[in-house]
Amino acid sequence: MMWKRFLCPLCQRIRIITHNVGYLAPFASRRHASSKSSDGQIDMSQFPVENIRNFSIIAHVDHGKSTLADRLLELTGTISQEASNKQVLDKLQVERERGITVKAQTASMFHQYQGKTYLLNLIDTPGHVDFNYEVSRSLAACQGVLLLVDANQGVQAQTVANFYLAFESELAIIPVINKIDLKQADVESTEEQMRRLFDFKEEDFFKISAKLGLNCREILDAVIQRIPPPKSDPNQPWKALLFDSTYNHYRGAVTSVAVVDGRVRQGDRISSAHTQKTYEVQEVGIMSPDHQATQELHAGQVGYLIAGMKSIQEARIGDTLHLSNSPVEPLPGFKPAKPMVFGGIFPMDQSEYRDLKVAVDRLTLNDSSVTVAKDSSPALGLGFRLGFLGLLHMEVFNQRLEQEYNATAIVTTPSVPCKARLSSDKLIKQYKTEEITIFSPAEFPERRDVTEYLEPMVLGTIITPDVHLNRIFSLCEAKRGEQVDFTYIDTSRVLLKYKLPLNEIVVDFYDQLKSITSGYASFDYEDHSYEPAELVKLDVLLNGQAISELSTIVHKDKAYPVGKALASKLKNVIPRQLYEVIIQAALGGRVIARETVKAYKKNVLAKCYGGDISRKMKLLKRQAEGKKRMKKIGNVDVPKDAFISVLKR
Ligand SMILES: Nc1nc2c(ncn2[C@@H]2O[C@H](COP(=O)(O)OP(=O)(O)OP(=O)(O)O)[C@@H](O)[C@H]2O)c(=O)[nH]1
Repeated sequence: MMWKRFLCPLCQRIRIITHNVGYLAPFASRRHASSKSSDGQIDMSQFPVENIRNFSIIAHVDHGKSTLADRLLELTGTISQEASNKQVLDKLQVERERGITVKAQTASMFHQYQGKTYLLNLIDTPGHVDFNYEVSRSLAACQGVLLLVDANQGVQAQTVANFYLAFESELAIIPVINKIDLKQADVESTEEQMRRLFDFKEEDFFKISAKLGLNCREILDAVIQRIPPPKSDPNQPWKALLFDSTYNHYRGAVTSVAVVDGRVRQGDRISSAHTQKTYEVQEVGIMSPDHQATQELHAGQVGYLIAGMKSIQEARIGDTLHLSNSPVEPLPGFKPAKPMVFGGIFPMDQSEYRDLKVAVDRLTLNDSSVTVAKDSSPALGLGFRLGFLGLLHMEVFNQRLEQEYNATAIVTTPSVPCKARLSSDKLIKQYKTEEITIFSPAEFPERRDVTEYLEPMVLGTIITPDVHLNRIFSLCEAKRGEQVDFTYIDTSRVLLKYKLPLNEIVVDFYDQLKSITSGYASFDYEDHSYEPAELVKLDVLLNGQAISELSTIVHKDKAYPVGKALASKLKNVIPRQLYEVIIQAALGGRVIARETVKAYKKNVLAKCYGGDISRKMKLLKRQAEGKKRMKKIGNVDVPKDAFISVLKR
């Protein structure tokens, strides 16, 4: 094990850390000797409200949030400077594999400024639009943000969206231009764009390289100078906002809390304003960046709290916690997330339904933007209908279910919720309303029973160098878009706004936009209500049997190309089987596309003559494992990933 020494900013003593486990446990008691209570924990009472700053780093995807978070944690001695600590706040396996942040993470650090020690709570947020709910929730625990922009790419669509999130929450915003070390960095025009769009002044800017650590120390001072302390009152009864939760197998919900007023400590009896249930606090502490128990959490501080909450219903994000004997006015909480894409999720085998339910419950505790309702399907049995903020969100959720909860599930073809105005008296009576929302193609009413269908629209923002404009115009037209704004944000970059049907952009619009602009355009969207549209249901049949889980709702003008593409994709994902598989796409009973998967008898032991039984067992085992990832629908084995993959390019 390798050790490293450095000067601790809190106690001004030499501290020792290891490369891979952070602080070395046997030496832990030496840390902050001056600031610790008798049991060796950090004494949180030494940080009055005026010495606390709570802030987030917000930016477009890949502009360097997690890298800057690393530098700030290193500069304050919270983590070591070794390679093992790269992007320490991206803790999930899915984040490391995909190289993106999907979950906001909190880290507390200590910084010396003008002779005083400040407690800085940093929240690193995701950049991708599908995880925007994480950003808006994190901002509720902050008084300021660092708005980071990559000097090579300039202002991008999520920069604009995130700026307005912070601006509307009345937070202090510090503009930071990052990656100034890059040869292609255009610091001047990035600054011009930010000044023009967001009205910053020349003296507001920090120009840094988060990768090299250039000018990063100044940011710590600026956080103290420019971001106000929380508006908290230590003399009021304890009240805290529950802004995040994770599930721990042994301890139940580990909640992230922003303490608004008062103080909480281990053993206190607390209550949830939402459920009225009471609990005894088992542990409180800060994330630095891992859990570090403390004796108390005080007004203005951000930390974690464990109180034996067992389920998602108990640890509701946005809830207000208070001392049981001092009821308080609940905090406003959060606007519920608005799911944009729905997908069914089913166990591979019905005997795994309960396990899947537990896994979905625990993961939704950590990802409260997912909505859950029970669902059932003729082919797949009992399952759930989940609402996601986008397709990437749906894929990440599915991957996390597998990686973190060991739950293998089938996710059906994603769909966006359309509406239908009913004309049939029978249906109006059945639904007890004249306008219904259709969450899955199975619920799609016949044309003769409706006066009109409506589809969800979004207002999309595209920022692009102007050389790509013509190709973007063609793409948006092909996606039935309508341009509503066109503004130059500097001499060569344009901000476009388009009204677009959500159904057209949800699957591959972003990939196409990236590909036609060589990655230079960025895209963000917000909800823009519903508009009438001529929609049809495209059925998919396997060997003559309609498979509702594969059917999809499309605009009538798109039915033929989508049907053809669906059939040919399915041909590529359905493996050859003992008999021929006929794939058909049909519109109102009329077949519009057809493909065939030829029969193929795979005897894995065919070439395995004679003797070696262990080799035979191995081959059979491998074949059985392949089958496990298949679902028999009708008489056809369909790979579990077929439902999402047929929609992708
Ligand atoms: N040259 C250079 N590269 C940087 C700098 N800062 C970050 N990067 C690189 O940019 C890439 C993205 O950095 P991240 O820190 O993961 O970006 P992010 O904003 O956290 O990404 P998301 O969370 O996925 O939105 C990584 O390859 C970093 O090494 C910098 O100052 N200079």
